[in-house]
Formats: sequence, C-alpha cells, structure tokens
Amino acid sequence: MRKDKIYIVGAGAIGKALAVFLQHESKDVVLVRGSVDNKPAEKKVITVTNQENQIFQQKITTTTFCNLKEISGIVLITAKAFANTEIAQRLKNKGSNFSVVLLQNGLNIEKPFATFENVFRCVLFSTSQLTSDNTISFKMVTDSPLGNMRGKNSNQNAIVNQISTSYFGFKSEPDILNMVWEKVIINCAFNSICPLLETDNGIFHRNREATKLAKTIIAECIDVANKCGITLGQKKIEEKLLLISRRADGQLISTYEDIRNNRRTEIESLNLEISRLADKMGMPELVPNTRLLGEMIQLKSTIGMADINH
Ligand SMILES: NC(=O)C1=CN([C@@H]2O[C@H](COP(=O)(O)OP(=O)(O)OC[C@H]3O[C@@H](n4cnc5c(N)ncnc54)[C@H](OP(=O)(O)O)[C@@H]3O)[C@@H](O)[C@H]2O)C=CC1
Ligand SMILES: CC(C)(CO)C(=O)C(=O)O
Repeated sequence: MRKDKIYIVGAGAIGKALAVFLQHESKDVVLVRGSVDNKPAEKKVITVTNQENQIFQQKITTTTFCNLKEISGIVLITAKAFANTEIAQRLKNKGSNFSVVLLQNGLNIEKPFATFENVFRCVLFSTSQLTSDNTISFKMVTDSPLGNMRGKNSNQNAIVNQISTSYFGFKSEPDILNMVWEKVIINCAFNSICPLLETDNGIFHRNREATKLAKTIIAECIDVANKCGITLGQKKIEEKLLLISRRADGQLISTYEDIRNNRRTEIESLNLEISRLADKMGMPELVPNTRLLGEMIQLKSTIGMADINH
C-alpha cells in the first residue's frame, strides 16, 4: 500500500483532530499553519477526546510554509474556506507532486485551485471543537465522502485509504458535487440557526420549531440547486440534518465558535453564496429566509468584531 506524506493545512479544530488520529495509526503527518508563516517548526502535544470518551494524545509536528521547499504527497486543506486564494498561491510555489483535498464547508470554494492538476473535495460528517488550544472534543457522525474534482479515480481511492482511520473515516464518492450541495444546504441551516439561537448542534433533534425553520431553509436552497441542474430530495436532506443533530449533540457549530471568538465566519460561502446564485439567475425571491439568516449572521459577526476593535 502507498504511504504518502500527509500535510494538513490549517491547525484548527478539524486539522488538529485529523493529525492526531492519523499519527495514532502511524501515518506520516505534519500540520502546516494556515494564517501564520515564517516560524520554525515545533512539536505540540494535542489531545482529542471522542464520542466514546476515548482519549488520543500525540506530539504533532507543526510547521509553516516557509520551511517546506517542496511538497510531495497528500495536502488536506482544513483552513477556513475564505483563506483558499492565499493558500492556493502558497502551494503553487511548492512543486506539483501532490494532490489537494479540500475538507471545508461551502459552495464554489475550490475555485482558487482551478489550475491545479489533482483536486478533490471532501464533505465532512464529523464535528470537532477546540476546548482549549490543544484539546479537542471530537464526534464522528459517519464516514465523510471524498470525490474527484479533476484527479484520476485511482488516485481518489488511494487517498481515501491513506487518510481513513478507525476514528475519523472517509469513503470514496462518485458524485461529490451532489454531496457538496446537500451538505452546503445542511450547513445553511446549522451555521445560521444555531449561532442565532446561541445553541449547540443538537437543537434540531430536540426542538420541533427549530427543525421547522431548518426545513424552510432546506426547501429554499433545493429550489436554487434544481435551477442549477442539481436534483436533490428534501426528505433525504432533512434526515441527514437530524442524524447530524443527534450525533453532534452538545457540539458547537464552527460559525458559532467564530462569532464567540470574534473571528470572520464562512457564511459568505454558505447562505450568502446561495443567495448570490439566486440573484445571478434573476430569482432573488427563491431564498428570502436563507438570505435573511445569512445577513443576520454577517451582522452578528461584524458587531462582535467591531466591539473588540474599540
Ligand atoms: N469543526 C467542525 O466540526 C467542522 C468543520 N468543518 C469545516 O472545516 C473547516 C475547518 O473548520 P475548523 O477546524 O472548525 O475551524 P477552526 O477555526 O478551528 O480552524 C480553521 C483554521 O483555519 C486557519 N485560518 C483561519 N483564518 C485564516 C486566514 N485568514 N488565512 C489562513 N488560514 C486561516 C487557521 O489555521 P492556523 O491556526 O494554522 O493559522 C485556523 O486554525 C471549515 O471549513 C469548516 O467549515 C466541516 C465540518 C465540521
Ligand atoms: C453540520 C456539521 C456539524 C457536520 O459535521 C458541520 O459541518 C460543522 O460543524 O461545521
């Protein structure tokens, strides 16, 4: 079996958990900082607790792009999606002997990698939350599908085999675009409703009114997807939303974490991207609630960030 080096770009909740699980299974892994460069490499002890209260602890090498002359292997991007243009630019200077896998939420986030040869998207069905700088609460919902944007299929299976562990699973997906849409729609509900209600991901399986609102968002977004030639089923997406809500009960969605920590959110690639698509098609009326909730998240986030700057 192939044993490529695995570079994880973005040392956040997902990146750190993934690094720990991979190294736990003896994979050759390094964390590469997304927002920081020109720092020497260091080793950090990172501890992950999973849904079964199993504890995993590994000393992970964390480095920055300046220390990597050439990259050869698998590059997993777990930085926030709005950083992709800058990350693509940095990767362009590191040769071409690697495949890129985007593990981020969001629609059209692969655009900055348009000129790369092997680009894959993965749709994450796991939740990870930092409980302190280097401790993480992790819950796997189910295996995360990974599919081909431009690379060869053989490459896709090799990547899935190499990055899968017993605790953070992946599977090959022939129609990743469909999956991306489904998950983006689910995130349009989770990433707006949970932070606005200031609650955790379990809200939908606990509260019927919250689920009703989520169903409205799902229906609006499916309309936009259909108009873009993507056929999706309302029931299937609702079931996935409830499954995630049950399995990720108690975890906070990353957008809520961002707002609580006065950081930029990814709402631009979720509710606001779907709203933009509806506008572009000349049908803004398709997504009134999705847009409104997205704008409220934007406002909540900018108010918080403005407060700390004064
Ligand atoms: N957390 C979760 O449960 C899930 C997350 N996702 C998706 O996974 C991705 C990562 O999420 P998560 O780990 O929670 O996020 P975090 O905020 O915990 O970590 C994201 C990392 O992105 C990097 N980053 C942030 N801003 C910038 C910037 N301006 N330029 C470059 N890099 C930047 C930072 O890396 P560094 O510290 O190295 O600078 C940061 O640690 C997101 O797209 C999210 O939507 C999907 C499903 C579940
Ligand atoms: C919807 C959920 C919880 C699924 O993993 C997610 O995408 C996130 O935490 O960002």
